Amino acid sequence: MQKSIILVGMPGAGKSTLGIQLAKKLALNFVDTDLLIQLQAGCPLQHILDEQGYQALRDVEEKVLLDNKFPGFVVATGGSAVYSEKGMQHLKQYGPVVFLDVPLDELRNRIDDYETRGIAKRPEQSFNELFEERLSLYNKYADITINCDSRDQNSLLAEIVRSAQAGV
Ligand SMILES: Nc1ncnc2c1ncn2[C@@H]1O[C@H](COP(=O)(O)OP(=O)(O)O)[C@@H](O)[C@H]1O
Ligand SMILES: O=C(O)C1=C[C@@H](OP(=O)(O)O)[C@@H](O)[C@H](O)C1
Ligand SMILES: [Mg+2]
Repeated sequence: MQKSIILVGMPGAGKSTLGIQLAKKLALNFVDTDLLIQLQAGCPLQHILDEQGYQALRDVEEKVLLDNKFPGFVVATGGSAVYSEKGMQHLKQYGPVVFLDVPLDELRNRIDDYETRGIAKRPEQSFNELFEERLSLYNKYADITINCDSRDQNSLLAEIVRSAQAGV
């Protein structure tokens, strides 16, 4: 089976942006699981949140992760994929999980659509609290952690390729 690379991290970490570049570099297929969720639900992510709440979004995300096969892909997951133990174990069989570790301040700079971006969080939960809660989950599933602090995209891509190929 052709190996894959699974990207995890906070919203704004660069999973979607770097994922497609990585796929081009490694001649792999690319999938953004957010798009699979939207196709499955027939509406944008924020719509699911507004109509049914954050748990419904996490549920459809788990279903999409489990219903699909990902051989030979760079997979850009959504930031909430790590809430599904089963989903993450399913993804892990295809290749290393790479955590894009971006500092909180940098994430804040990148995200200006916090309220409409479709983040699967409890309504009262602040972005800081979400960051704290998520960090342990990303670390739990990560085979490789990329420190993305003040790094340009080319050097990040090179490090991901190097680490994934070394099987670290
Ligand atoms: N390495 C990076 N350096 C600076 N900005 C970045 C980097 N990676 C992504 N971005 C920017 O951050 C925003 C969120 O990126 P995105 O790929 O959608 O993140 P994710 O899929 O992890 O939520 C985009 O505007 C993107 O251009
Ligand atoms: O972190 C989150 O709770 C989410 C992030 C979104 O993806 P990005 O991480 O690509 O922004 C999206 O998948 C999902 O609806 C929820
Ligand atoms: Mg994304």
